[in-house]
Amino acid sequence: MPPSPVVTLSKDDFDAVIFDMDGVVTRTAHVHAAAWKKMFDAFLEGYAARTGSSFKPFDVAKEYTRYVDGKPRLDGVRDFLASRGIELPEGGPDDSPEQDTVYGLGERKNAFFNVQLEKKGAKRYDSTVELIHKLKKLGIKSAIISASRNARAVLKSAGVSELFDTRVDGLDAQELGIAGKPAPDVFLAAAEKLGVEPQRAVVVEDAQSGVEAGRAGGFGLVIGVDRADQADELARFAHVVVSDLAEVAVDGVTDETTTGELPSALDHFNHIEIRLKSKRPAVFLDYDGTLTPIVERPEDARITEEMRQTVRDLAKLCTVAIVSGRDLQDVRHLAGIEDIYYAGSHGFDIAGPAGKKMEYQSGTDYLPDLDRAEKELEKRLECLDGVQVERKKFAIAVHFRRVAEEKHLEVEENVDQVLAQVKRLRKTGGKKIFELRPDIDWDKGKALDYLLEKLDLNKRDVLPFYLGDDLTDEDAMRELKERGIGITVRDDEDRRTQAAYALEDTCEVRIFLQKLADLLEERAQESE
Ligand SMILES: O=P(O)(O)OC[C@H]1O[C@H](O[C@H]2O[C@H](CO)[C@@H](O)[C@H](O)[C@H]2O)[C@H](O)[C@@H](O)[C@@H]1O
Repeated sequence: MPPSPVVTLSKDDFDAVIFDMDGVVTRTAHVHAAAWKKMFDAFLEGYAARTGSSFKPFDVAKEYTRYVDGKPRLDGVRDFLASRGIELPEGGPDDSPEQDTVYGLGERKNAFFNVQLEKKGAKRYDSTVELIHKLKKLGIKSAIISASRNARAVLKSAGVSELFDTRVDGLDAQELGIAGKPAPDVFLAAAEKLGVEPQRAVVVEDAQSGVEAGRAGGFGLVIGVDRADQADELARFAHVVVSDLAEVAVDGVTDETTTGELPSALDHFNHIEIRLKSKRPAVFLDYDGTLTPIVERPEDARITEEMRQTVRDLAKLCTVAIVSGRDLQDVRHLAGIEDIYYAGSHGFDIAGPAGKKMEYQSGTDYLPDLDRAEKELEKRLECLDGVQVERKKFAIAVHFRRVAEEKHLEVEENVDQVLAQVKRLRKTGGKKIFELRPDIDWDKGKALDYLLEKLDLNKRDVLPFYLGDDLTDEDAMRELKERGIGITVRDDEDRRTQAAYALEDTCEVRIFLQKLADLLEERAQESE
């Protein structure tokens, strides 16, 4: 469930939102903090030895947020040194990182930061990216600002360079000769570049100096994002403080997008690669419409040898499971891939490699209801041309793909009547299909969650993927919204989805899986 909104942005009130970068859009605050600490500690230790004073290390929790965070690099050096009563020569832009001058210490911090950025890569806050997409839908512009002169490299590393209408970073500020935060100049420069009045713009900031700058600039709304347990300090200047931008709603835009609007998982594979940088994937695959094209008759949905081999290759490199609406035995037989996990009957029936049964949400109590419904459906629907009743262990599918269009309603009425007779089942839909399954709160999403737990994959260093094409796959996409990547396989119908990316067809699914396998293979070779 998304958190309840703390604030709602509306087109009536605002024309633009200006986002600070570090800590709001990108997760680099900790990389900066670590680089500052490494630099200051080395300097302070040497300074203590030279002056005979005692060495007191840089306190990230207190001193980073108070003196350094959000400010231009040199101001950070100056303000911190002043807080300790240390005076250093100013130096100049040509100073080397080894020199104990304000410029030299700034260069040293920068060198540490770049090493870390190269090593770890910047990450982005998905909730912020989602908010920007929602603002775009409403025609509200966005800008990114940063005091950092490395901002362009950070944005690129996090895969968000193209997201904003404009940018004012440390290099721009230098060129424009404008002051850093807490002066409002960078925000005002961004508003001017966007062509909006400050009163009609929102500032989003996680640094104390940043909310102060937003307020000083006369911006219509200043949102403080509390990432460092400093809500009270931020609230001194911010109109509102949130803990994450998932708490900011956009008037008239829901959380869901449609399948047609989604970016391609292949075109954006570099973004996915970035998210996988320090994680390993676990891949969950739907069968019909994802691994095989949709065909007239369910029994003809055969996986190609090429697809089978790709899934096998991937399964050698990471955990792979097929999560299907089909009967467990049926989907295992059709897929014909050993050594992977299978969840059949929409997750009611789960088995590990070599058919090893796993615990699952039991539908066994409902078997008599399903038997009864099956008989009733067969009896009622036998005269309707083209209907196919497919019994799975824990569900019954009524296919009407081959039924004349004008008879579809009659099929549904019969299914509804059977449902009325056998009360402990519920009806769900899919592609030219009605299904009856046990009326239990269990679906592909719950099965996915269960598998993640059971296989010890519910961890920070695991990035789960779910690929599916149908409505029933949306339960799994929803489950991964905050902790993984949902990829929908498009068809002719544009419908709402919880997925983050799309693929056009099963051919693209195979290419995507192959790319993933290649990436993992490369990584494995690199680490040898
Ligand atoms: O979760 P899935 O693996 O995608 O299974 C969903 C249903 O797939 C099958 O039906 C669908 O595919 C058939 C073959 O392409 C097609 O003829 C039918 O119209 C589709 O609905 C399967 O037969 C069902 O049991 C699954 O529930």
